[in-house]
Amino acid sequence: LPIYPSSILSLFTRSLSSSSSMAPQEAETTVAQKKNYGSSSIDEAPPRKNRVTVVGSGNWGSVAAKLIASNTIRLPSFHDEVRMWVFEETLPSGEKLTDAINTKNENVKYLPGIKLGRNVVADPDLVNAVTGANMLVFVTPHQFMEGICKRLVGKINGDVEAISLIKGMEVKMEGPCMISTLITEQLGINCCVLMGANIANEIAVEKFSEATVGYRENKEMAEKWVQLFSTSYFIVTPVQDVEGVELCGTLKNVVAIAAGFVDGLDMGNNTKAAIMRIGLREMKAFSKMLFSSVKDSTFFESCGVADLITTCLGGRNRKVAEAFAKNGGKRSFDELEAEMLQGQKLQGVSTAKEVYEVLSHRGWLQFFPLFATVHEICIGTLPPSAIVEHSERTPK
Ligand SMILES: NC(=O)c1ccc[n+]([C@@H]2O[C@H](COP(=O)([O-])OP(=O)(O)OC[C@H]3O[C@@H](n4cnc5c(N)ncnc54)[C@H](O)[C@@H]3O)[C@@H](O)[C@H]2O)c1
Ligand SMILES: O=P(O)(O)OC[C@H](O)CO
Repeated sequence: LPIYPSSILSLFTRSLSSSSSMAPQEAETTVAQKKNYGSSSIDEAPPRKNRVTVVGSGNWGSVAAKLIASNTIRLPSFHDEVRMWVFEETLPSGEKLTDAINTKNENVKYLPGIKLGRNVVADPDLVNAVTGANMLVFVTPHQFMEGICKRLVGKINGDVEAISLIKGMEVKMEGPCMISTLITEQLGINCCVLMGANIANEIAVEKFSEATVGYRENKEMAEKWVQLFSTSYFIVTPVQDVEGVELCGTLKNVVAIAAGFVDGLDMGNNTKAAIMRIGLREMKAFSKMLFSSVKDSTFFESCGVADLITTCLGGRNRKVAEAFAKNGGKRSFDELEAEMLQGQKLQGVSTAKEVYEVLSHRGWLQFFPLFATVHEICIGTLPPSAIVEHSERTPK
């Protein structure tokens, strides 16, 4: 039989799910069957059900809540309800965003037109939203996480498990601090990460994609996260390399800014491919220089090369950087972000600054010309055209 284009992904999905220890969504089983506890004996205490809270409700945060809610409703080990913490704001209509989400079952500002699932409950009170949850999904722009963690100190039990979907890092006096580490250090809880080639608006309409869960030691917990996120159109693979996965997700945003400059200057596909290749090489070198445990194979997972490709083709960092270059660097990223993204936040510009701080502090600037050049263009020290003039000087 001929293989039709539409068959390709389903074949791929089947082969992936059969080789993985965790099957994606079992579509033919009804929710009622899934939620049936009738088979357990009367003297056995029913296992404690997991309660999930999503901390964040932006573009990706809302899609994450939708994915999770589609699974908690069918999996017996989870409470149906998924709480979603909302950084409250008032819409132009005068309505509170939280009320609009709960009334319309839709994040009208950050993910309009997509139903989240009736079991998603928006809550503007951060502490209330996390109370009682034993699985926390952190998904906010990275610059807000330090403040969020501070508000949660002392409010979370040590047996709570967390996962971070946040692409970014903090730079402290002691050096770089990944967001998963920030969560672990501030809240005293374990934290896995989920990263991948995941443009939120595409996953919102259930287009096939993949993601990577990075974990430290607890494979069982990683499998629980995989189960919580996996659907027939969202294939999640666990990898024992939390730093590698998180650094891929973080650093690709800097390369995306470079790709946007190339697009803004109409330099063409070959140049963009060259920038992506140099960027990938710097991502790998930087990750390994920071953490010798980072595995080469991680760069071939969805969180690595696949995310780099999607972000350099269709991400928000790329888009705003393109506009920046088209304007000859005369309009600031802040101004363009506010105008073009309507409240959504870029991660690449601040990450480039954070990476630059690490590079200068450690004396590594000469090894990372692309990363350094992106930051210098963002702050106006160099023109956008410097992206090729300077980045090509990467030492071998
Ligand atoms: N959007 C995507 O396609 C996508 C995909 C994968 C990963 N990510 C990553 O997920 C993370 C979250 O991205 P997103 O797309 O959900 O967010 P977003 O870009 O839509 O950002 C807007 C969110 O930030 C919140 N916010 C604004 N000011 C705040 C404040 N002071 N304190 C706390 N929150 C505030 C807003 O309420 C809103 O929920 C980022 O690290 C991003 O890189 C995004
Ligand atoms: O839109 P961006 O540039 O924030 O990228 C979105 C995702 O990280 C792509 O996986």
